[in-house]
Amino acid sequence: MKKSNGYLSLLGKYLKPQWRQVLLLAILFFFGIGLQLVIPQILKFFIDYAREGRALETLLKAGGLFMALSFLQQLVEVVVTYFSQNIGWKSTNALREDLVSHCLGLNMGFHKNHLTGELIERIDGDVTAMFNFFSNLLVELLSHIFLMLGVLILLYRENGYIGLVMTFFVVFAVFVLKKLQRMAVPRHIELREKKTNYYAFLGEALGNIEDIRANGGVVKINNKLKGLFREWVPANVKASIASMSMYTSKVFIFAIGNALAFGIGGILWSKGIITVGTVYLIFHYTEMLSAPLREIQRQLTDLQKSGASIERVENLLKTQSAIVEGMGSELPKGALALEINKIHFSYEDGVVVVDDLSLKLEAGKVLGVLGRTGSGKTTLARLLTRFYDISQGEICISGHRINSIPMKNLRNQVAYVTQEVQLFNATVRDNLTFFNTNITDERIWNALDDMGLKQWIDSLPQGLDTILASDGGGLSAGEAQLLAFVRVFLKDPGMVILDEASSKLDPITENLMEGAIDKLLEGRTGMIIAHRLQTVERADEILILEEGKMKEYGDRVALMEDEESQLNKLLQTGIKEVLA
Ligand SMILES: Nc1ncnc2c1ncn2[C@@H]1O[C@H](COP(=O)(O)OP(=O)(O)OP(=O)(O)O)[C@@H](O)[C@H]1O
Repeated sequence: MKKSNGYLSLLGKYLKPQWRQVLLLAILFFFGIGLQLVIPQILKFFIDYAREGRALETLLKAGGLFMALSFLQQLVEVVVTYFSQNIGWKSTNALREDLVSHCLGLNMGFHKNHLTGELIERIDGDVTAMFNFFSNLLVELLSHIFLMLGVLILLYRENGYIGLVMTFFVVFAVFVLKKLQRMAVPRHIELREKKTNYYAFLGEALGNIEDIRANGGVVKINNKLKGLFREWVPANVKASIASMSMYTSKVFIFAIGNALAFGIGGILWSKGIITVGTVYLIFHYTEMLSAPLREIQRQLTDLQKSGASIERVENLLKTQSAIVEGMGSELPKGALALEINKIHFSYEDGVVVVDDLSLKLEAGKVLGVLGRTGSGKTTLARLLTRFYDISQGEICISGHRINSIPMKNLRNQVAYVTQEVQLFNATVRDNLTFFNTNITDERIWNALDDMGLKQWIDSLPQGLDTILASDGGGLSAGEAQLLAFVRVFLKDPGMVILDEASSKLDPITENLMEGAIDKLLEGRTGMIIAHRLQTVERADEILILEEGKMKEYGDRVALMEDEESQLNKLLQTGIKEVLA
């Protein structure tokens, strides 16, 4: 009951916007059924009239009507296909869109625990498996039940005895088909699971191809894929055998139906109880019974098969982000002050990554963050953008507690440029605007000009139209960051967090970077995870982290002048040697 409520609410949600088309589809379905029931009656009339040697004109009229209605029936089928495809595509695409935005909104912890390939299977594979469910399942199921009842009623009308026999036949067929379905469906569900596992792992492997090759993992990955494929093959064989047995059993059952129709029709005709036309009618209607029986069974099988997909999709939609939406007021425009008060954070229970950290940064100031690898610098950046929530303490931005700020506003006002910028396999323009077509080229060029990057973009083969590969395609990590700076600049946030590329920059990129960072930080608060001396020198304050704890924190100039300071020692040893 609970399950079917879930199915119905899903159907309701995605079919409601198209209710006119659904209604039209239902009307067409029932009209089609009416035609299917009427057409054999014309043939019966035709046969009996012909045998009785009645007027040719009447027979011609009956023949003409038969042809016209048969043509109309085919036409209705075409229109029904058009509408059901339309409804199916529209609803599944809307569901895909919802799933994508839902997944993108889920916290990083969720994404860490779910393979990309698995999510793709959910968003595409499972939703595709639900196509029939949305396109016409309910309407088709109901209309075929009505068709079956209609045929039985008409058979009773012709002869009570034949009606009764055929009713028993239908009950027997439903019983057998149900048994077969119970046997076949679990095999199909198992097959889908094996497929999902295979594609989930394949997606992961293709996504990490560089690391896999660099670490000599190709053979191991291939072996794992072969293992998954080996599980897939027997599942496929079992599902195919089940489908085949269902098919042959159905042919056998319907042969029994035909034999019954012929047998009873023949007996009744030889006793003079019914006409030849009626024998034809009985045979034709019995043939017609097989179609709704087959269709009802196909739809129920499909429902059962897509049931697993529906449940998985429902569960995904029900998954709540561990990061709760902020319900307070939005951040003001302009540079934002930052206050961190005794914060703690762990990715996993018991492993403290940020430990009792406090600091204060005035609006418009720049904080340089230093620390060895694994000291918690990136984690701090993630906490300031709420990719994760702190477990204790308080982070306030411009006086607002971070978890009270509406998420969209926070992400717009606090921009984060990661060390490894993700680029799309798209034009430079789309990479800069995140496919937002409302941002004009003029605005982009102005931003590029402001940041001193106009010439650089001009020097790319097709300027803004240059297609980039998703792995950066020829751009260095530093150049990819330059693009990310423009993305941020176009957003105009009040605080910029920058995790500098740790790889060595060539002098030209380094120059461009310096100019662009200057422009980016103008009138904004900055936090830069520093890997270069120039960056340290542009900071007003310095925070040195060690194993998630504050090792040193204070005014940069004062720390540089203090010979005993960590910063001083660090700079003497050489920032690259210590922090790279
Ligand atoms: N998603 C994660 N899940 C679990 N542990 C993580 C995760 N990300 C980082 N860590 C762990 O948290 C600690 C701090 O990592 P973090 O990336 O913040 O350090 P970092 O100072 O930025 O290092 P780097 O300079 O190498 O980027 C490390 O021990 C790291 O292994």
